[in-house]
Amino acid sequence: MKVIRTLDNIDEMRNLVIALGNFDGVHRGHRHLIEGVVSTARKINGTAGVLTFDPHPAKVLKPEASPGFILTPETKLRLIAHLGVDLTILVPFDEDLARIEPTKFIENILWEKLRPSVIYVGFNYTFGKAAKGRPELLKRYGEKLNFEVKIVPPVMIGGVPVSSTLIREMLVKGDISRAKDLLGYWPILEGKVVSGDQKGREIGFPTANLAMEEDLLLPARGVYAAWVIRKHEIYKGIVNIGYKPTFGERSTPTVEVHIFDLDEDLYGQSLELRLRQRIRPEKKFPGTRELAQQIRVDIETAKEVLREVEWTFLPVIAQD
Ligand SMILES: Cc1cc2nc3c(=O)[nH]c(=O)nc-3n(C[C@H](O)[C@H](O)[C@H](O)COP(=O)(O)O)c2cc1C
Ligand SMILES: Nc1ncnc2c1ncn2[C@@H]1O[C@H](COP(=O)(O)OP(=O)(O)OP(=O)(O)O)[C@@H](O)[C@H]1O
Repeated sequence: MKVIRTLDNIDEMRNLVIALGNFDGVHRGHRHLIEGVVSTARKINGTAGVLTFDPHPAKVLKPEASPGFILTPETKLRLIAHLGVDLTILVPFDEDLARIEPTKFIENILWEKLRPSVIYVGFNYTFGKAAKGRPELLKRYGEKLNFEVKIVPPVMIGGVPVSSTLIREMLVKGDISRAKDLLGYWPILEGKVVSGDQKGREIGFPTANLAMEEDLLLPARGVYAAWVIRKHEIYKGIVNIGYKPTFGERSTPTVEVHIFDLDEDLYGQSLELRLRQRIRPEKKFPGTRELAQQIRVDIETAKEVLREVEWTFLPVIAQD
């Protein structure tokens, strides 16, 4: 998949079919929309495209209320590429762009720069100043300018439309199973291994501490059973997300994983965690011995949870 960060000098594209949106999570609703784009593009021998903004508009418009994202930008692109998209355009988003009137967005950006044949948007897509632009406006312009607009009805799961917002709520609650139903894959946490306080070995359970991108959403504090992907290999492990209150509560949360049956120096390596189930909340224990005892029980629980072979998620793998 080609990724470009500008709308200028885009090569003449034949029959561009393009989806518009943020696509944080590349969840089931997003995938349905993008699959429509890819299959239409194939039918008309055209280019399957995705147009999204970078940074995410929420980060520019309300940085203080920015929600924490489900995926890193790189993983979002990997998942989009996996669907067979030919081209993703990351439009640099700034306050000027946020002020553009919806009609100008259509005329000056979509039409002038891209000349699409077909535009796909979801039922709830909004665009332009104050998010006033709605799919119906696009449709009216399409009739005038001669491009087709497909408005995709919501993909519903459990009686509600799938959305990035709802998935974030589930992750914050630690409801991994529901988040997985909405995403269509077990939630991903990824980062490079950095050094911790070196207490893990002392307790008897060495852990790899992951440096996470700042903007990412952390699921509820607690202990999770997880698959761990490292250099195309899959392991099982147990993850703690939290502040380690037993050792004097830290000011920032950490994500650490004890990988079963692996004893290696992992510093500097990239790990991808696939959270499978939250086992318990993080707690303050009276001391190291009590914590170690609990971790032994947690490991048994995690092994039981991960016993099944099924681990449905998109076949994406950590890149080093
Ligand atoms: C499965 C697991 C469960 C954990 N649960 C807790 C907990 O409930 N409370 C706590 O204070 N720390 C908990 N920890 C974190 C340990 O305190 C931490 O691994 C230890 O301090 C080592 O940290 P370090 O790698 O920075 O040296 C847990 C760690 C693991 C691997
Ligand atoms: N459940 C869904 N079914 C079909 N299309 C969807 C669904 N959810 C979002 N879309 C569409 O996918 C595109 C990208 O969605 P976008 O990321 O902007 O919204 P979202 O997933 O609803 O996130 P948020 O909760 O942050 O609004 C948009 O065109 C949107 O309308």
